Amino acid sequence: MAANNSEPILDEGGDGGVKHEAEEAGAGGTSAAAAAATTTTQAPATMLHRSGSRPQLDLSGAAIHGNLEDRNPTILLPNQSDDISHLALDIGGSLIKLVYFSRHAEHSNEDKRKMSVKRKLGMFNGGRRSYPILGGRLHFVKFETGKLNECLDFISSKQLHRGGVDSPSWRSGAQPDNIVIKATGGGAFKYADLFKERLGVSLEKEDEMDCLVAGANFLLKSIRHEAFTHMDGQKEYVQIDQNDLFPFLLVNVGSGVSIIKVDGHGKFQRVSGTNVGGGTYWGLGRLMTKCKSFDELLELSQRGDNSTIDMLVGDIYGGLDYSKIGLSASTIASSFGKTISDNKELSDYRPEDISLSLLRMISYNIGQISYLNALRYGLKRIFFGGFFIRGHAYTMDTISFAVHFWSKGEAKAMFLRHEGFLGALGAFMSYEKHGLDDLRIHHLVERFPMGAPYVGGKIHGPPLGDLNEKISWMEKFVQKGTQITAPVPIGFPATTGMGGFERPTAKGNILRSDASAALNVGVLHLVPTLDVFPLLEDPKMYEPNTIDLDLNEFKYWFKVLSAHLPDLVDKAVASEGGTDDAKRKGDAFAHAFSAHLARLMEEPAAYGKFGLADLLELREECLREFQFVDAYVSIKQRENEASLAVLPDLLMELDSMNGEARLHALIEGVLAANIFDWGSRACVDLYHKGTIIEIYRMSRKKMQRPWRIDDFDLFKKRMLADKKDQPYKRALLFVDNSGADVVLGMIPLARELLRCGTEVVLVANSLPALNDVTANELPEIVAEAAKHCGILRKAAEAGGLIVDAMAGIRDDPKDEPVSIPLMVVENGCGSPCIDFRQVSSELAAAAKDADLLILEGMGRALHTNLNARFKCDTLKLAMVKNQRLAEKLFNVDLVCSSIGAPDNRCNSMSQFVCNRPVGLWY
Ligand SMILES: CC(C)(COP(=O)(O)O)[C@@H](O)C(=O)NCCC(=O)O
Ligand SMILES: [Mn+2]
Repeated sequence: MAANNSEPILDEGGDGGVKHEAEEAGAGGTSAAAAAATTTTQAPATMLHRSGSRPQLDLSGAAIHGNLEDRNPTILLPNQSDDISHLALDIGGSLIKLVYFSRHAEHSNEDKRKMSVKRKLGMFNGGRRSYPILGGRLHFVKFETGKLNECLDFISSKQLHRGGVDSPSWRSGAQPDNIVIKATGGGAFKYADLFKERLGVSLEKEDEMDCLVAGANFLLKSIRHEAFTHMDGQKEYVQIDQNDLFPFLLVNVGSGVSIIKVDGHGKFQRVSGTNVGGGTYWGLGRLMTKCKSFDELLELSQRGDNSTIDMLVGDIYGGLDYSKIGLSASTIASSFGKTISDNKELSDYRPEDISLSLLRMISYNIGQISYLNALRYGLKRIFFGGFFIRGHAYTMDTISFAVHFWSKGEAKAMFLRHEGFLGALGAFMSYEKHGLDDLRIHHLVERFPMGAPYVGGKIHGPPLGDLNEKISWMEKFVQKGTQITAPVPIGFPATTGMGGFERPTAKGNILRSDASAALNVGVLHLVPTLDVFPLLEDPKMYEPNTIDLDLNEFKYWFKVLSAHLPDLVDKAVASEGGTDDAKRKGDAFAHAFSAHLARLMEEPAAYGKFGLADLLELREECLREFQFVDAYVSIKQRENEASLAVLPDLLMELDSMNGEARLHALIEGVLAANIFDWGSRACVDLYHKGTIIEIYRMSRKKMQRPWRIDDFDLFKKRMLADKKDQPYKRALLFVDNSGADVVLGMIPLARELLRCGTEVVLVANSLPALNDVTANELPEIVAEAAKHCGILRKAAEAGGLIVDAMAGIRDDPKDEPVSIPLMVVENGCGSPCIDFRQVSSELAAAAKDADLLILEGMGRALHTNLNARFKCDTLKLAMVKNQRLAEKLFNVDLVCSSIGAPDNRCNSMSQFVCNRPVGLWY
């Protein structure tokens, strides 16, 4: 689908392959801007400066905001205008790249709840300014340089040059007179006057090479799986060890090529270059094929066969390989060599073949020169960027082949997802004290907003404002019938002519067109409150997803999620009162989410390394984007009430058992109650066949051991071995679904642990996801449950939970309990799964003294974390309610209607990973 720039196009979303009308100045030795001197601007004397380039702290009128007793209260600076200049530009010959920052909205209620938990955990340190960086979002946007006015309109309508429409300076109506914006690229010189005239801002020029390197360093340091290899059409994302990043070679392929040896932050040297680059391909290509644009030329190459033009080894050796020196018959012996003997005119050759020959000649040459430079400095890693690459499969494959071939597999060519934004990011980094330097991988979450699949590979047009505008854009889009279409298979040339491999192949043996193979770049959310879970055994080796979401796997999930969509939309619309407006939003959500699915079906790697956890989270994020706060709210309430009503009977039954029988019944109960999962088709079908309690009872009956993975005996040993001592000091219980799952499953288990003297931390989602219970909902549920149980009541009162639930969040930090037997903390997620590389700081703090983890539910214990190893004992409990997973993990077929066990082994699992040698424990 081609981007329609006459339509308003979203202000968020991605990048990837882009349409270029003309060449763009790279840093490749061709750009005068590369030598630009940096200028500094004098700021007015009333301001305190951290950087000469932007106005800094204006302390006039400062006042403490919030609780005066806080150790680090937030200080409000009403006249502070340091929100401005969170924008940087890279203005090239064909494209303008923008990187801008927008703040997260603040939720004061939620902050209060968090403060209360932080106090309990002894980690309270005040408001947001205690973090080195502000939470917010980094947006990546492109415009054609030829449509500079659109770009200026975009900046102006969003007031980006003044910190955005939500910034204090904009709201106060103040007119800062010395706004300075960092910019790099030739256009920073060429268009400086226009920026001054239209926006009243001065462009401060930053050196292109500095920016490129700073941008690349930031990406490689802070973004997980930013780099990828591309061999034989297969992308493979690479995790670079941050401690082993330098030195590397950065090859920027613009009009010309710059080869830069990077030794550290701000430490680099341009060691070489070549004048045969993107400009050469486009220039020669234009002369020889009459193509009107770079992309048209590139597109032609997709259908080319270079063996009609290039002289191959086989042409010289009568169809044979020259195997003695490792050259296959299809290796290019001489680019364009065949044309010398053919007695033909230019017009006798197919433009497609010419384009491919040119592309191969230039890409191969760049790969080879880069490798020689890597060899010269003993470097193994070469990162390629610049406008010439733009996610084009043939280009990347050819460069990779050259590097691989000449280095005999020793050196690796790698490409960067954000490669189009290196310069703009670098310019953004050049603002001092923006805080980006302090960011670590776990602080960044990339999200793909609704526009990503539509404009993800395209250039952005004018911005969209509020949700209504987004929806009307979506409606217009759908009306036009311009649905995302599946990629059209494209024929590949008979030979690549490069030797080593005959045909570069992409997924499905097809090298995709530029647009569909291009990678989408999302919005980077900077969340300084996220932490790595401290109990991960080896964070570097940790991979949350249990099964790779490859094309086959994705096809399965595509069907499952598409089938689930109508029901989800109904629930979402009902949760917002079923109004016409809600219906409209529901419709738009369905289209947006379907578009994401279609995009990923087209190119599973389009959003980077994407696992099932990301896919399930994408659905939740998409709902939130259309303002569906909690689609399952009424179902959750109904099920909570029904379950709380039968809880006293269950507790009585449990109390009548001996310790061993009770523990068995408790674990069985958790597994049985995990059936209440509104994300599973099979379960939802079941709900029409009985009441909650009937289903719960039926489920319990089917729970007989042995379970699919059954480590119960080991867990029992741990729990019952020494009745005098507490078996565990602190247990973190990662709860899953609302209703029976938490009330009849996890709360009774928590109660048992409390009975043993174990501190219990209930860990729940920060944001709703399907029918999962959230950290905000849990105190009230626990308080209700505590009405029927002394153990729970005592613990909940001591932990302040009952106070929290009944009287709102406590503000008074003084009467803090010394030991907190029962707490609720949020996990930092809004997904049915959990990625332990990025959890809330409260959870990380609560984990410090924990020696038992209990993960419950498919999302947290099966789809993710089944193979995760932790530093302490871990119990993973889940009912397997998903056909695919049952097949993949246990090689069994689920009889979905009964969630039964066709071969008499129950489809539940209780995995106990014990991290202390048994001998030492006793
Ligand atoms: C989304 C879920 C992981 C939630 O499961 P839970 O963690 O609640 O046990 C699960 O419902 C699921 O895998 N659903 C896939 C759709 C289906 O099986 O129909
Ligand atoms: Mn769930």
